[in-house]
Amino acid sequence: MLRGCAGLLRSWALRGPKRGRSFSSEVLHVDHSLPNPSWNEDMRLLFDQFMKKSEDGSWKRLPSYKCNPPERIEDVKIFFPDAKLLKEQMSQAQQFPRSLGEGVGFEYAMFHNHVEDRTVCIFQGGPHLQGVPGFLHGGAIATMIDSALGMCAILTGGIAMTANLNINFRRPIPLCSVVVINCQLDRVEGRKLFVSCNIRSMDEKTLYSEATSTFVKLDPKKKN
Ligand SMILES: CCCCCCCCCCCCCCCC(=O)SCCNC(=O)CCNC(=O)[C@H](O)C(C)(C)COP(=O)(O)OP(=O)(O)OC[C@H]1O[C@@H](n2cnc3c(N)ncnc32)[C@H](O)[C@@H]1OP(=O)(O)O
Repeated sequence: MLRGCAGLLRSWALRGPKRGRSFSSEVLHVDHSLPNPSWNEDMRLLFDQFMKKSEDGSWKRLPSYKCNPPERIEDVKIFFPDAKLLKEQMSQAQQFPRSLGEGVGFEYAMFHNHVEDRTVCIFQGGPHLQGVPGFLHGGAIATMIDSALGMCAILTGGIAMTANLNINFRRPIPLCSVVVINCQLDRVEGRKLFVSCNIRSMDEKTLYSEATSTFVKLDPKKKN
């Protein structure tokens, strides 16, 4: 069952949702993990490097959308039958890291290596993510870490949620700079997926943050 879910999620994550029928769903299904004018030179350079690595199929770029397609919402209902997934609310719901305007918030693209169970996220944190003046807010960093580790866990194990997340913030990340989040699946124990990551500068010389996390695969029998 969970393997099946992992397969479905993987195909959705790698190919994207079925094309929307209306104009508004077309807009919501714009793939935001492609370069846009707000991306700086470093971000484009890294993106091109990973696209090159993807040519032999070892790495795959993960498309990224503001909204989950209806089939994902149906998947979630299996685990949360009582959740208020009302049509009205869901039409306004957006993935948190994609909810800010172009260039001011989270600009990122993720690539996944299925053989090595690794996910890399290239991330440019915009001016609306400021914490201490000139630097990224710790909560914004945690958001990107959770998102990148989440993709790493979910693409390997199927639908799972963050149960635990430990972050060491080693150096402040300058606002509007580009960093690389390197995630890997460390081990699987039953329903638990242990993942970890580090955030480094483009030249890999600066270690900004390290994190470990446990994701727990949802159990459809539990009906949360
Ligand atoms: C829904 C997905 C849609 C997919 C669509 C795709 C969209 C693409 C998304 C991209 C990526 C997004 C990534 C963001 C991901 C979030 O942000 S998730 C939001 C934050 N997390 C939450 O809200 C989770 C809240 N917690 C819970 O719901 C429940 O505690 C959990 C995590 C589901 C676990 O509950 P449970 O299934 O009842 O687990 P339980 O039977 O108690 O324990 C199972 C095992 O896990 C261990 N465990 C449980 N809790 C913990 C803990 N806190 N620490 C360590 N171990 C623990 C237990 O000890 C146990 O171990 P064993 O005894 O088997 O050795």
